[in-house]
Parts: sequence; structure tokens; C-alpha cells
Amino acid sequence: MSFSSEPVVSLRDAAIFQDDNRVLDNVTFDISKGEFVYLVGRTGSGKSSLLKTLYADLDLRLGDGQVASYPLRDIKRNQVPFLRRKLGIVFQDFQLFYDRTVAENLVFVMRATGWTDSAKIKKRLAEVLMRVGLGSVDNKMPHQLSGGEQQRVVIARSLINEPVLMIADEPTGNLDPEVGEGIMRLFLEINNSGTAILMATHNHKFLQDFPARILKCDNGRVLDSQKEKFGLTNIW
Ligand SMILES: Nc1ncnc2c1ncn2[C@@H]1O[C@H](COP(=O)(O)OP(=O)(O)OP(=O)(O)O)[C@@H](O)[C@H]1O
Repeated sequence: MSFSSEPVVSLRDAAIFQDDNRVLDNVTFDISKGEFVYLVGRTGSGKSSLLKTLYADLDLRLGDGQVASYPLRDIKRNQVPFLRRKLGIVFQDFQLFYDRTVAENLVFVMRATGWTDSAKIKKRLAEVLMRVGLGSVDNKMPHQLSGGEQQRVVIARSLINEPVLMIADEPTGNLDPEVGEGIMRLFLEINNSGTAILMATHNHKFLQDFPARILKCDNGRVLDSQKEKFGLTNIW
């Protein structure tokens, strides 16, 4: 049995690229198991690019990085689905299949990630929906749900394989403030049960109401509130 305290994210002198454009340079930080970390910065400062690099949607071409024990440098394409299975990824737009029921959306992911036993699938489906506070929506179509409920379905989907890290890119960006706060509280609950969370947000209120470590993309660098003081005014 392993009791390793290896970080879930570890970047060392990483450069983040979009095509030939170096968006961020000298990126060095760790995220420990069970940590909650905000990612902030102006529009275009590189938040999404950094997150995409962590889930191997963008290649890590310079420096070193490891996520959920997978080395990002030269990761083979056939390894990427296994890395992503360790992650829960949640975006601003809900990215559900709108021609399938909630249950079909979730079962699709389960089957694609190796679940075969129908009884286990049914049990896990009920567990993750319950976990996000949605009891009886299995047979509904996504468009029959509110935005907040749809985001809960996405979060339920991301929990299926018990991720060690959730990567959330502006997950409340399309929601009313009150609904967004409910989603934020759900992330905190998930975090309390041991899943590390890295959340890009433009929501200043979250940072005030639910303080946590902050990484800030700023002028091609990533600043870390654990290591240095920086202002949070005028960054959105
Ligand atoms: N697909 C792409 N191809 C080329 N350049 C891109 C692409 N996506 C983003 N960029 C550029 O990379 C830089 C960083 O963009 P990124 O989307 O990472 O910023 P962001 O901080 O997430 O912004 P926002 O807060 O608006 O989501 C910007 O200069 C942007 O124009």
C-alpha cells in the first residue's frame, strides 16, 4: 500500500505555449493532495492555457511537470485518457450531450472509462448524483434542467472515477451569483472530502468569502500567494 505524499500537481520551470506564443514562463509550483487553490488573472493572462497544459490538451514543451503521477513532458497520446481519468474537468459551458438524458450522459463516461457491470454503473450513477444534490434527474434531458443543475450534472460526471484533482475553468461564469455560490459550496464540500481543486475564477467574492491559496497569472509569470504578497485589485 502506498502512503505517498507526492503532490497532485508539480511544475518546474515550465513554459506554457499557445502555438509559438509563450504565454507563461518559469512556472514552478506544487499542489498537494486535498488542497484548494484559486487561479486568477486578467483575461488573456494564461489561466486556461495553464489548465489545458495540466490535462495535456496543450503539450508541455519546456520545463517539467507531473500531474497525478503522470509526467507531462512527452506524455504519449495513448496515456492521456488515463491521466484524465484521475482528473475531474469542469468548464464554464456545461458540455453535456443535449440529445441524451442525464443518466445517459453519465453512463457514456462510465462505459468509456472501463465500467462494464450494469449493477455497479447504476449504483455509482445514483451515488454521484446524490453527491451533487440531484436526486431524481436521471431521466431528464439537460435542457429540462436549470444552469446550476446542469453544472451539478457536469460535476457529478467529473466525480465518477474519484479524481485526485478537479480542474475547474471558470465553472460559475455562466451562472447567476446565487446559483454560482451554491456551486462554489459544492466544490468546497468535495474538497473537504479530500479531492484537490484548482479553480480559475473571475469572482472576487469567492476569494473574500472562501479564502484559500491563490495563483495569479501576471505578465507571463505565475505568482503564488504562499510565497509572495500581491494585490488583487484591478486584475479582472
Ligand atoms: N487556441 C488558441 N490559439 C492561439 N492562441 C490562443 C488560443 N487560446 C488562447 N490563446 C492566446 O493565449 C493567451 C492566453 O489565453 P488564455 O485563454 O489562456 O487566457 P485566460 O487567462 O484563460 O483568459 P480568460 O480569462 O479570458 O479565459 C492569449 O493571448 C490568447 O489570445
